[in-house]
Amino acid sequence: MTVDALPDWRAALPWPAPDAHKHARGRLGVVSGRATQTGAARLAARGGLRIGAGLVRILCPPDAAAVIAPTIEAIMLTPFGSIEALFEAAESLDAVVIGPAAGVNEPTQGNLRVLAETGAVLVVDADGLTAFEHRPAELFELLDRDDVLTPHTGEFERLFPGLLEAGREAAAREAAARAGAVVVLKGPETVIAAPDGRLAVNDNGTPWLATAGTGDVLAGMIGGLAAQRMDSFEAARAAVWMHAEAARAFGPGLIAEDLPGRLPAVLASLYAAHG
Ligand SMILES: NC(=O)C1=CN([C@@H]2O[C@H](COP(=O)(O)OP(=O)(O)OC[C@H]3O[C@@H](n4cnc5c(N)ncnc54)[C@H](O)[C@@H]3O)[C@@H](O)[C@H]2O)[C@@H](O)CC1
Ligand SMILES: Nc1ncnc2c1ncn2[C@@H]1O[C@H](COP(=O)(O)OP(=O)(O)O)[C@@H](O)[C@H]1O
Repeated sequence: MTVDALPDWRAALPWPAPDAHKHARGRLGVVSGRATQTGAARLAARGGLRIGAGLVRILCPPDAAAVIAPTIEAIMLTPFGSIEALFEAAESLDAVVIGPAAGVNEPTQGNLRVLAETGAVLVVDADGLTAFEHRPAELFELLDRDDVLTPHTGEFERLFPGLLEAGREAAAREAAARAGAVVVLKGPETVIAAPDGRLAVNDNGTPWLATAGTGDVLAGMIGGLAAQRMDSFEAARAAVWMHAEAARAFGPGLIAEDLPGRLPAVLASLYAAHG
């Protein structure tokens, strides 16, 4: 990879200042599902930590805590038994990922509503999107312009029925306008659209990413950059590119668990070019 070949969001990447401390580098939360559905949140949390968030905390239903606790080290854990407790745990966070294996149900809707009342940037993925399949307007009214939706094609169709007939770029642009948030339409050529009309198509995708859980890692990476106060559209572009670059470097046999460990090499090449 040469400096000339590096994409133009690189100037906006967050690097730690000399006087950085973990809180200053950004605090990311990831909402976990119930005890039998915790892996997706752990993948997202690890992606967020590797991409540079100074502190990552999994927020989980009480029954999941005993499952998650033995599987994490640097990642922190806060169980919540009510939406009030979730608000309290999330109000000091800079960004929160909600959706990976969260459950397609009313608690996920309620959790999203309360997270929208915090100042955190929201990254809404997977079940956080599907939970609003029949009521997308209710999701959109919760969102700020720096929040990010990360649907795959199936999830996009649930929130924006028929829109893909316009083509993926036009569909993503219209979706971002309707949602009033950044939309990351995932696929072989992921399209990233902002509500102000900015649009980018990622060009380094690889089919090695077509394996369960890679989208969860991506949501965590976007959240990790947003927690470091990178503009959400640029954070999404950067994360999508780095995610694919990490997958390309690994190649055959890739599983989602491998992605976070490949990020340091991708970050190092970008850091070297940063000078
Ligand atoms: N390690 C884990 O714990 C993992 C948990 N996951 C979670 O598992 C739950 C169910 O995931 P599923 O993948 O079954 O749910 P999906 O909503 O992704 O899939 C349900 C249906 O949607 C359609 N679909 C899926 N991906 C599509 C695509 N790219 N393009 C077009 N249509 C598509 C297919 O018809 C599929 O049968 C979610 O909560 C998800 O977050 C997954 O993220 C995988 C990893
Ligand atoms: N054929 C492909 N080429 C390039 N990237 C792909 C391909 N298939 C899937 N991906 C990428 O893999 C990720 C899959 O995410 P997602 O569908 O949400 O999976 P999961 O829910 O299992 O995490 C997305 O980033 C998507 O862009």
